[in-house]
Amino acid sequence: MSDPALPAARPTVDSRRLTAAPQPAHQRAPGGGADTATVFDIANVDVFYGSFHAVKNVNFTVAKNEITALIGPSGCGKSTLLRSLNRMNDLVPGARVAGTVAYRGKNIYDQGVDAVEVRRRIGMVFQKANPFPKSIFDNVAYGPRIHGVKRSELADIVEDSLKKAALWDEVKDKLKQSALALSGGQQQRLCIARTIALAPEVVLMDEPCSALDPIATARIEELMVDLAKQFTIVIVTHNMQQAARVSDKTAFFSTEVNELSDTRTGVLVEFDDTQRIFTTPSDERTENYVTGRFG
Ligand SMILES: Nc1ncnc2c1ncn2[C@@H]1O[C@H](COP(=O)(O)OP(=O)(O)OP(=O)(O)O)[C@@H](O)[C@H]1O
Repeated sequence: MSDPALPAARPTVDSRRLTAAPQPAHQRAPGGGADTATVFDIANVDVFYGSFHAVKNVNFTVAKNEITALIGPSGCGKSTLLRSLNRMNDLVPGARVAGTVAYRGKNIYDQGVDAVEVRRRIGMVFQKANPFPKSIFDNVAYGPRIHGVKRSELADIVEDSLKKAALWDEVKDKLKQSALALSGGQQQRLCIARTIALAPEVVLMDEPCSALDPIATARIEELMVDLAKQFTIVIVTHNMQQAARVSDKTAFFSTEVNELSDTRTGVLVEFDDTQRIFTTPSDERTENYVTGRFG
């Protein structure tokens, strides 16, 4: 199912297995050997919920095969901005996005762009693992099935996606068992497999580790670094160490008080290489946040 209003989907790339110790993103060779083409160009983006101005005038770009982290104090609009990157905010009553979210040069909010196709190209993994009450196989096959993929191709897609999500070895003998019997960390990797089964180019992750223990978190972090060889990742995280460990670029958001309405609007304070944000940020607000003096 392709949308003529969107540029052609990327070709599928072969799966690569997880390596035991991932190289932190900022230590990988520049661009990781991949081209650094711009995937998103986010320009003058504002997001409103009814009359509430949640996020103001956001501008930054997301490069292919990089991990971009969105950090900042609670309520600064990280999740709101993330949801605006694949039109997930369309599903929130009263939400409105202004400005341009150009994906591969095309504004995803232009008339005629199919939001369902946008969400297939730009998948999303949520804070809390949300497997369907179905078998492991059917969870991963769900998306391809509803997109009309032939029955004969499903088993290969399920295996490939579970391998990419570093879950195959743990579940290959129990694909017919309920996904709800998996551990929290396994369920989150299953949700990642379910997302990548649709061969997206981008995976958005909204605090994917916040409900997991440190071991399961480390596993997902390894996985993210591995997945970035094939996918472009944007992650919201409360965990600054996580942003520092896995991401190439970091966007730091904060809030400004609107005197008249006594509400707070999220603003992008600084966007730069992750290493720079955590060592020599250019804005005092960023420095205060990353050194723990605020937030
Ligand atoms: N569905 C909604 N309707 C109305 N206001 C909303 C909605 N979702 C979020 N908001 C408001 O928008 C602002 C930004 O919220 P958002 O959840 O994007 O921030 P965040 O930085 O991701 O926060 P957290 O780190 O606590 O998850 C907050 O003031 C929040 O109350």
